[in-house]
Amino acid sequence: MTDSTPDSAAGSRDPDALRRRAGVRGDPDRDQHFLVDDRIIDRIPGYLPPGTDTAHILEIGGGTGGLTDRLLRTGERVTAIERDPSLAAFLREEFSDEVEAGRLHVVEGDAVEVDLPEFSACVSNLPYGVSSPIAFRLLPRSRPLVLTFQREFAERMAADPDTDDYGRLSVTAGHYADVEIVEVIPPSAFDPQPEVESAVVRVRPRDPDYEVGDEGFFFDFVKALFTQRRKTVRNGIRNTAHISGLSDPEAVVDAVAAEDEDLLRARPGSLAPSEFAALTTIAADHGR
Ligand SMILES: C[S@@+](CC[C@H](N)C(=O)[O-])C[C@H]1O[C@@H](n2cnc3c(N)ncnc32)[C@H](O)[C@@H]1O
Repeated sequence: MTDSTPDSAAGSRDPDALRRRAGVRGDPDRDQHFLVDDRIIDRIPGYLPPGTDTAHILEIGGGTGGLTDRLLRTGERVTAIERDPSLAAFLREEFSDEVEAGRLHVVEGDAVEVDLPEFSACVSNLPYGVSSPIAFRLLPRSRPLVLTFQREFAERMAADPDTDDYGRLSVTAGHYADVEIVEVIPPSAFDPQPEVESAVVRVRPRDPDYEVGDEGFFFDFVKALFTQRRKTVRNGIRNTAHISGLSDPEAVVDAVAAEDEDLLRARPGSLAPSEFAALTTIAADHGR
């Protein structure tokens, strides 16, 4: 196999050849860890939920294009956002046929800041330093997502109540979607290798099975209570008004006591999202 004929029998581009052609080593300080295990790259688009609309797939952090190549085989159109100008230029050149055909659009910019296009699904091996802000830009769009994160972040995102990993991230991500880990990736699948394991997460959007009037307040209230995760909800409400924005936390404690004393004795780590929602409704009615 030479650099000018880098394709596998199946026709997909070889990630090592892509990296050689791009002429980059990957800089961990710029969140550059390129996936070099073809079997994993081949599998990733297949984690999209069955029936996903693949008319326009968004990829954040195109890098040297290994995943971009597979996404172009999966979807009709791909937009790849890449912050590194030399990689954005490489992607445009490497995939010039697809760019010319209007199937690939490369956006050079910071995915935390650039306007995101309308997309039907997103598949990305995310830059880990900005996983959280990017995930919370994508989640409200209500589209299927297949995202690779640091494993620890993925576990916190997908965690259930009463587990060590359950927290603010689990409740806020779970507000938008069902989140599950579909594959753990070892550091050896990347070059340069990250220090920790990674995990691929499948996100299926759906409406929550509870109602919260004011989403912003719901998120602030959940954040506030998890800053006191070892305290009871009663003490959490009292101690975190500066975070939740409650003007009368004592009135909220009284109102919750009148409805469900058990909720006040619980710790945040054992409350289901629907219980946070119930607390939020009472708090909004009595303490703001
Ligand atoms: C973990 S690498 C993944 C590269 C490629 N998709 C792969 O799977 O091999 C993340 C990529 O995101 C780019 N990147 C880092 N920060 C970014 C940001 N804020 N916005 C857009 N791209 C970013 C890096 O230059 C790098 O190419």
